[in-house]
Amino acid sequence: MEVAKIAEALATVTDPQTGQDIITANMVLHLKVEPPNVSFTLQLPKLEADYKQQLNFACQEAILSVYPGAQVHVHMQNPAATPQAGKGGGPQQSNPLPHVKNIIAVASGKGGVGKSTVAVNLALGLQQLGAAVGLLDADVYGPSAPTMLGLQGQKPQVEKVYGKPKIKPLYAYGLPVMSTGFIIEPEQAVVLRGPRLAGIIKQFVEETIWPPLDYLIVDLPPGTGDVQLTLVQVVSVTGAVMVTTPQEVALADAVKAMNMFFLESVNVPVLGVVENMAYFTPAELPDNKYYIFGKGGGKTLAKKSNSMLLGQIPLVQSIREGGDSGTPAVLDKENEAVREAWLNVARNVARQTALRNEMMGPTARVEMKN
Ligand SMILES: Nc1ncnc2c1ncn2[C@@H]1O[C@H](COP(=O)(O)OP(=O)(O)OP(=O)(O)O)[C@@H](O)[C@H]1O
Repeated sequence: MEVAKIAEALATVTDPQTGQDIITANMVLHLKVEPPNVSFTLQLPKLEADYKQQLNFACQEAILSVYPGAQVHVHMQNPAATPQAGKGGGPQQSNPLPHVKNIIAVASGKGGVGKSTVAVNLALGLQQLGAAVGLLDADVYGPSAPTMLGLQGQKPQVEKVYGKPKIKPLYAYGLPVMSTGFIIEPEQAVVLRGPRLAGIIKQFVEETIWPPLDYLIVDLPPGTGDVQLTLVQVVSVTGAVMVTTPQEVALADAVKAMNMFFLESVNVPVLGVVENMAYFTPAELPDNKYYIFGKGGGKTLAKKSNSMLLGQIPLVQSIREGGDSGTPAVLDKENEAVREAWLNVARNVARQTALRNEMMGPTARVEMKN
């Protein structure tokens, strides 16, 4: 019996959660071959009976196809259910996205401040810095990612993995994207009641075949509501990025939205604030800054949340045009100043996330109440 042959056989087994084979996903540990016995530990993101059974069966079948006389012993283990998972993870909480290192929620107090623009440019900015990034547009009432990324009218495919339907994300500029806009019309979303909406968001998070990611950026609807509450129940949100415009009115709403993350039961750290439309710069006078909406909103919000101002983004025509045409401004090499403003935000988010992870354990998911 050869270890390499057994590993090769196990590489044909796909994890239904990620769509990746279990060898590439580093799920197989302590592989031991003492003929006729083959034993190993399989690290699983969850310990649900049918999921365990499917994988156990697939592993047995794969090994028996090369060594029909083998006695296969699979020990299943969930790393998130061990104490090493960190103080926040808690011993009982399983992690539905173990291959996603950081989940960053992008939030705002009210609509129209540029939250989706920030989510899209932040995702692509982090990708430009070399990270593996995905985007989940959970703004059910006004999904913008399809238009901003040139994916409008496209539908993600559903693929059966071990008999269970899974959604394949669409790709734009190498970025895996899922948007509620691919599946439901905003008019339909408005009439959805809490539990149904929660079910949809849960499905989007758990049943999408996300590849291994450093960051999953989640574009939330404005304000506080069922989508926000569902997200913090379904996954461990690493941190929130608040988006505001400089004026006072936007600020009051932003504080309300931010306070939801600070609730003792939710407890998601705020990584910082992006001040969008901070100043106006005419295309013909790129060095001039006009503070038409006032000044300082971003800084004030950052102070209130004990976090930092992650960046100030100017109000410029090219950002809107980029959003409308499906070519986000962070990719526009013709407009270096704007591109650099977005990359600066991405750098600061990466830095604040790393700092947060150094100082704190994973955020505990909010327990669902029946
Ligand atoms: N800095 C900017 N300069 C110019 N236009 C911008 C800027 N930021 C956003 N916009 C434009 O403003 C409009 C609203 O932006 P966006 O959809 O990102 O806001 P939002 O906060 O996500 O709104 P909602 O939650 O209601 O969808 C879009 O047309 C977008 O292109």
